[in-house]
Amino acid sequence: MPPFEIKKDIYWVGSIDWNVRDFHGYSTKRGSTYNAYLVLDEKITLFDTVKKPFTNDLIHKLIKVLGDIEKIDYIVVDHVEMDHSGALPEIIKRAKPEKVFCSPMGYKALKEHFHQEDWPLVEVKTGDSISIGKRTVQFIETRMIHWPDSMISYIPEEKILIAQDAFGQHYATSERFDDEVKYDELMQEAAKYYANIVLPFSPQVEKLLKTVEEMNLEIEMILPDHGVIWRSHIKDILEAYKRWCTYQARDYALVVYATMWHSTEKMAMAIADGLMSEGVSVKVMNASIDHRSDIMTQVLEAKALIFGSSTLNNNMLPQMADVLTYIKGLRPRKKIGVAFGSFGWSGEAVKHINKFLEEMQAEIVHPGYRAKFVPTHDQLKECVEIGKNIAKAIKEKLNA
Ligand SMILES: Cc1cc2nc3c(=O)[nH]c(=O)nc-3n(C[C@H](O)[C@H](O)[C@H](O)COP(=O)(O)O)c2cc1C
Repeated sequence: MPPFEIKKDIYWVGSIDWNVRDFHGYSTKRGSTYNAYLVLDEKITLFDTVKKPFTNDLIHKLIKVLGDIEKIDYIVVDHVEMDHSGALPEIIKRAKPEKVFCSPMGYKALKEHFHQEDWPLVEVKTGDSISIGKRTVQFIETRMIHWPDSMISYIPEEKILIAQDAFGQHYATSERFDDEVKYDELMQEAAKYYANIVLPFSPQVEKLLKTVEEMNLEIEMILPDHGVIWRSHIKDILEAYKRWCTYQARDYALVVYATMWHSTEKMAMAIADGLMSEGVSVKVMNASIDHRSDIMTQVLEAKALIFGSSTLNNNMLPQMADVLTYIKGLRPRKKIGVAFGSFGWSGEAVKHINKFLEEMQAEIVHPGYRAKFVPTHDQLKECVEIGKNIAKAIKEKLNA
């Protein structure tokens, strides 16, 4: 795709990665984009770059807009992660910029990644701004959203917020704006991105949203580093972020299980039946089939997490341990939790799952249900009852 003029003299010069399917363990079924933005002003300024294999693509786009890459005066590094900085060494070599702006943590991280002592790095902090001619760039550090170095850049004259990874989506499309793609698909990818990347930093997101509100920033466009640009659905994505960062849930339960001979699966289905019979929506996922990042997307707005595994060698099944390790690291909060599983003789899986639920600070509303080998009719009836009781707890505690 050629460079794309977003607004007069402001270009998207990023790359579309149609083929990426695994982004450090996140299943990017719809590919991704690495967005870089070029602003033509007295000081020609490039915001972020692209992943290293796309360096030539960026160079071609810059040449197309500028004729000569050396015309770039400033580079702003909003986020040091390699998908946005991989092309930086080559661009700095060719552009010979006067200054490369980054946060104080970015200053350290750039050195720790590229080990270059002669780059013209300039640290900027929250509240600092620079003039690039007719336009100003204001910086706001966004530490741990989602890296220590992360910051966002605001151009008041254009009412544009360059948001690095915040509000991003792993979503490869030929379209560049939110109103040009399918709304449901877009919000699904934005939710998946939040669940899998941003969720652990929800307290910081809450603070940032408050700061942005207090600063009364007028925002006509949000330019993230992945996916499409927000211009028509800004209110929707801000409201979604507000919901997600405060762990608001829906009356909906997620059952995730792992099984060898289908006993735990039978229990999972019976618990789901109990939930459904009380009018609560349920999603049942199998840890051997569903990707951990898709499971995580369902965790985001679930009020109850119901995890099941049979016991294998005194532990839960490894595919369940994988999923739970991943979920725990993303720090979901304010959930109801229940563990269950079949076993043969010692039955430790439920105890281990409960430990994960405790670490997620879940409210455990049942001590955990075990059935020896193949569950009997009565045991499955008990599972249905457990499902019904979880449904009642969901209704009681939903966003209480
Ligand atoms: C290789 C293997 C190891 C097992 N290890 C244990 C164990 O350590 N403790 C236990 O209680 N059951 C153990 N079991 C028994 C299973 O937990 C039991 O068969 C259970 O009903 C399987 O449920 P599932 O069909 O949901 O996988 C083991 C089974 C297999 C095949």
